[in-house]
Amino acid sequence: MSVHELPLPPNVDRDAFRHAMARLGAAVNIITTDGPAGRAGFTASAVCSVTDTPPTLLVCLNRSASVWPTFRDNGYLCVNTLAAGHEDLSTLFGGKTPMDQRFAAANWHTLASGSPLLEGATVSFDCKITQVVSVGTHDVLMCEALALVRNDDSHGLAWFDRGYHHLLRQDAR
Ligand SMILES: NC(=O)C1=CN([C@@H]2O[C@H](COP(=O)(O)OP(=O)(O)OC[C@H]3O[C@@H](n4cnc5c(N)ncnc54)[C@H](O)[C@@H]3O)[C@@H](O)[C@H]2O)C=CC1
Ligand SMILES: Cc1cc2nc3c(=O)[nH]c(=O)nc-3n(C[C@H](O)[C@H](O)[C@H](O)COP(=O)(O)O)c2cc1C
Repeated sequence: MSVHELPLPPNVDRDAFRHAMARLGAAVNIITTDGPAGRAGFTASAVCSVTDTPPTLLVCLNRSASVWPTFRDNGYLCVNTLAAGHEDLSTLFGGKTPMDQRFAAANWHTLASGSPLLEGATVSFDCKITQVVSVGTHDVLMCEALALVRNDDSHGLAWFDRGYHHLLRQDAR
């Protein structure tokens, strides 16, 4: 089928959209926060770079998630990009597990914002939320990076076709 023959919206329903989105491989991240509103963390694949000036990422957070008010009220967060081997941790932060149990499963450090930084993440971005845009069910959080921690030894982890996949670094092949 050529691109010109593709059916036009509104033929795309929620399930068809999700089924299609499952084809977009993405990094898996644990987004954390700690502050006056408390400590919270959740798994997110909807994360990407927005601009390098000022250094900004976006994170999409469902407003129905239990963690949403905590992130909104603290105003700071850390994007911890997961490494190969973090599959169980990702699932734990993927919903329904009490917050203490989620955090007990790994080692954490703290940088400027106070948000928990995951030991062993491939990279962590300690951020301030600078803007929030509501789109449908989600809030798009614009996050300015205040500090970075890179881990140059670990392999990457991707979420693709509803499963985890390891991404080997070039020099390990
Ligand atoms: N952006 C989001 O909010 C995402 C949420 N999830 C959560 O994890 C569950 C399992 O996901 P999958 O195993 O990948 O199967 P799935 O069939 O539920 O989702 C397939 C893909 O659709 C997108 N997606 C899923 N739920 C979405 C939502 N509420 N809003 C926007 N995009 C969404 C994501 O790209 C996801 O990988 C989902 O049902 C959802 O609860 C997963 C990925 C992204
Ligand atoms: C692989 C994966 C990716 C996810 N990506 C997102 C995301 O980008 N945005 C989001 O709001 N929720 C995402 N979720 C779901 C949240 O992690 C989940 O809703 C969150 O842990 C809050 O759950 P709770 O309401 O039970 O506390 C994802 C879950 C998994 C397993």
